[in-house]
Amino acid sequence: MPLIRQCLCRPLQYTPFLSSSSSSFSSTPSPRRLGRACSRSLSNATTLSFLKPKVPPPPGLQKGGHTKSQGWVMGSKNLFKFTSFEIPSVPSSHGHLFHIRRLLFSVHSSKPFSNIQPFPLNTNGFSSISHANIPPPVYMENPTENGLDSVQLKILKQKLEELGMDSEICVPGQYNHLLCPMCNGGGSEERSLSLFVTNDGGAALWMCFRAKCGWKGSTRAIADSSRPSSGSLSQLTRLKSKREITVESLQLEPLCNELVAYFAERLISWKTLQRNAVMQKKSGDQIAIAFTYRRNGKLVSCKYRDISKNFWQEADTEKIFYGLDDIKGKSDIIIVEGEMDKLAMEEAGFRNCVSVPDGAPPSVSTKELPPEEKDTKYQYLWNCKEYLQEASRIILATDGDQPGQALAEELARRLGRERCWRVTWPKKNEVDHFKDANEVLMYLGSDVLKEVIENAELYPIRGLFNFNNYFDEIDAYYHRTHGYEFGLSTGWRALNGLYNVVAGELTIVTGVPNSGKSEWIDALMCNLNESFGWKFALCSMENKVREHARKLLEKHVKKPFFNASYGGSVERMTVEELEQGKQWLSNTFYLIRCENDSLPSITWVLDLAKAAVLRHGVRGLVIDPYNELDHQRPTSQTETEYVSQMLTKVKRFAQHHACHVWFVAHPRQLHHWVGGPPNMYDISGSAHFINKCDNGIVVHRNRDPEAGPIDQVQICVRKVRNKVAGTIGDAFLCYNRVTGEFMDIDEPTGKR
Ligand SMILES: Nc1ncnc2c1ncn2[C@@H]1O[C@H](COP(=O)(O)OP(=O)(O)OP(=O)(O)O)[C@@H](O)[C@H]1O
Repeated sequence: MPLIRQCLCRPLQYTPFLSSSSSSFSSTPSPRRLGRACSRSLSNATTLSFLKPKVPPPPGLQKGGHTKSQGWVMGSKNLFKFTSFEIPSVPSSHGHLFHIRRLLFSVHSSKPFSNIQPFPLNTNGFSSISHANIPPPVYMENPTENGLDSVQLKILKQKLEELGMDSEICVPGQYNHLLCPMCNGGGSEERSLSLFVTNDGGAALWMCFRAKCGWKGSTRAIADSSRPSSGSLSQLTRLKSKREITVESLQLEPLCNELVAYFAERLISWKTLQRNAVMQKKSGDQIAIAFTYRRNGKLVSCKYRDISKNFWQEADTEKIFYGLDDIKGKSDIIIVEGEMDKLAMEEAGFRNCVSVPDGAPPSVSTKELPPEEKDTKYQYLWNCKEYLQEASRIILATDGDQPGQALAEELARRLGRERCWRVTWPKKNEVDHFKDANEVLMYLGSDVLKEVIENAELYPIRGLFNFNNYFDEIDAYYHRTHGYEFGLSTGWRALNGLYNVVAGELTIVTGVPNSGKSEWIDALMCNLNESFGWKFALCSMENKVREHARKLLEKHVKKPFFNASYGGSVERMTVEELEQGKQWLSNTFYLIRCENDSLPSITWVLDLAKAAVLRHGVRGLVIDPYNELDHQRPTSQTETEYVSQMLTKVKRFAQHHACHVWFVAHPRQLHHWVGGPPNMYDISGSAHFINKCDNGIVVHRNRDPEAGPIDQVQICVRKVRNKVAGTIGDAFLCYNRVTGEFMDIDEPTGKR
């Protein structure tokens, strides 16, 4: 049995064909379960009765249109009376005729590369095989026989072999159809690679017409050959002129009854078929659906579809949208991915719909948009641009799969995202969605399809959002689903109302030298680790590793590291405690250190912090202090501009990785300092420190016994951007010099 050219209808012999379940009309699942689309099982289709369309028989089909034994007469010329298009009464052959034999030739032809009968590509997507059926190209001369040409051809063939093509079956001067070395022809192993070799064997170009592959390229036998070749690549493109076609010249016919029934199965009514001038093309007992592409009613191109969903198109015709006349002057238009979807839209009441002629690309191109004349894949858009110019709302109702979404993106790039909308196809089950308009029509009906279009949403524009994009997040925030919406407690009651730690925020900590900034941040990290298991990346340039370890361990073990005067009578931590503490250190902190003498740049620090977030799940980053970073800046940049830019980077990092950043910055030299806490605006470098941070804290301690207890530490919360997390105010903590711990003042004396 010929593969793809199994007839859609065989006028007098369809019973054997239709009774074969594998070749039934039902290439898509029957929707009969839902009781809307068809009332009969296709597997019952051994008699013609099932083929009766659910729509009433066309007016032209009278009772007498039945054969005596088998029901409707097939392919009657009088089936349809199109009002707007001329239908020939007797198909005739003309000069440009698209030879039906070629159209329906089997892929298993024993002479697939003949100039006379090139077989059509058996595409399984929407790819055009525009040149597959064309007569020998007009620009060809007889292949030259001279030596140079044969040498060229030899070299060329070698190059093609290297690319994985079977060059043995390449004949110069014509299109050859091979197995594509990239996709191997997909599941059906079709010969989807169309390879053209110039007459002189000097060059070749190829393209795989499987939509999912689309591999294309060209090569020359001699790379820099300046010798003009007959049938060269440039000629090839130039000489592709558009053909004039008519219904007669293509020998199109009104749809036969079986095809009307086939459409009825898909809930496409005869009325819709008639209005869209859907026809058929017959060759012997083989028939394909012919979708006529028209502009102002005039036939411009024609696309064919066979039972196995193979598509092919008239060669050398202009690429335009299917249904183009339906969007003329319309401000709202719908673009779909296939002719069936265009027809389905009409059933849902939308005539202002067109289908792309070529289906979808496998993925979105990463390249810049090519200029109009080079945008070959989307030529139809440019050919129809005057129809699209007026549209203020373009609904992209392409398929829900990856190529469909890639097509939507490619269209939106060209049409302007701001006037594009997109649809969400309804769910089929827990996991899958319906794929396209025709599926929705078949399974859920026209009302649901209408709803889908009415509920189209604005096509997303990168960087432009609506709050509704964030409703889930807002709901979670409202319900405090995560539990840290108010920020995490620092562990000190005195600070609970003032400062809580929110993931993704930036806290600038300042204070005069020796005020205890680093000590307080260390104590805060210990608390956050103890209460919430947070881990941290530390970029503490001033600290020696061993000293920093000592300070952290003292806070963790709550014992001095040494037996030294600062510990008073308190015993140092034991070796076991040290061992346990070391384990804790390695599980909790990740050190960012510049191992040579150079100063680290902020970008370097943030890159490593990112690695620590991704690799170890750290939730906090400490950069202590700012002035130990490398701050080289271009001469044209002021310090203020530099600080602003640097803090932007830090904030982006914090937000993007939901990591809290504590950034220690020193105040500038205070000339008439009288011992009070400095101001955030006193930070050396720029007012941007206070302007850009989420939280601003000044750590201060009293050094005058006359003025109050000298172990008291003042935590001045000078800025809190997020009122949910705190407010401006001062908290007083008590510093334990022995262990480096900070405690609430009213903590029981024993603990202090
Ligand atoms: N309230 C306090 N009472 C007594 N000593 C304190 C107090 N706070 C911190 N110290 C001590 O002061 C010294 C410096 O502390 P720390 O390094 O935290 O200060 P800093 O503000 O970060 O200093 P710098 O700005 O110089 O880096 C440490 O030896 C620490 O033990």
